[in-house]
Amino acid sequence: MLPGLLAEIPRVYDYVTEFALNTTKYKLLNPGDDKFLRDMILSFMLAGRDTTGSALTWFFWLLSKNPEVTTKIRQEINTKLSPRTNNDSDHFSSFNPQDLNKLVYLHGALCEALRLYPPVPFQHKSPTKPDVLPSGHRVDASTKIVFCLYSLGRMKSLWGEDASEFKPERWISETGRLIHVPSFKFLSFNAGPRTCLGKEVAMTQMKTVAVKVIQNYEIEIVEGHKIEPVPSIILHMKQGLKVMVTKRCNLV
Ligand code: HEM
Repeated sequence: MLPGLLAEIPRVYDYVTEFALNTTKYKLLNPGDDKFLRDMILSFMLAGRDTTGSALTWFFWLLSKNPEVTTKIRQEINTKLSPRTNNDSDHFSSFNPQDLNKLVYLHGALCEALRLYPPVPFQHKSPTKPDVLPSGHRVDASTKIVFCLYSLGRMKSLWGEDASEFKPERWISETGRLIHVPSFKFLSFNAGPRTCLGKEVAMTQMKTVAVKVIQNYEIEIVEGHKIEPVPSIILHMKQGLKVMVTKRCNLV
């Protein structure tokens, strides 16, 4: 059964191999079992697809409202990313994935989009035993605590008076390095033991898409298109994002 299952889903082969082989970590769950593997694959697909799609949609909308940020990202790509091809018609068709770590400003812009529009806008948790929250509120083991990541990312007491503004610079130090922001402050990927397992994968995927799109296309929002968030499990745009896409001729 296992080889058949793997053949149908080659793109998740590495995760599956990891689970199937790493029996010490998951031995109580029978990791070689097809049902276990199916459930793991499904949760990776559900957790990883809509979240990244939502993040990129808000990111490109924010870029369209802040063209100076797009210009800075283009400059950063041009100076820090070395294309593997010199063929002009195929500019940046391929680049070294390690080089993505050099794109500090792009990283800041993506974090800023995730802060303002967290793809998972709400979460709920329950304590395993009665507890007292930092606010002084007592909670029972049965209490469901719902918290809103959308609001937390916009709190002036946490992010400053300009909390509602899209400022990639917020994430970059004066020396041009990324500022470390604790995950309990920047909660878009959650924090602690149930933190997002795909955080690094998600950032790499989003940077790759951003580089390709920003370098090769101009994106313009269709005039009059209404942008509204849907308060749901995933922070979709109610009417989606309608855009005009133009191929860039002068790739600088
Ligand atoms: C921008 C993209 C993403 C965001 C904002 C995001 C956010 C989150 C959040 C907030 C949670 C915690 C949910 C909770 O505790 O209720 C979570 C969990 C998880 N994420 Fe992501 N995620 C993203 C992309 C991905 C990707 C690409 C993958 C897989 C490749 C992934 C895999 C997972 C898994 C497996 C969990 C469950 C972890 C656990 O409960 O132990 N995520 N994610």
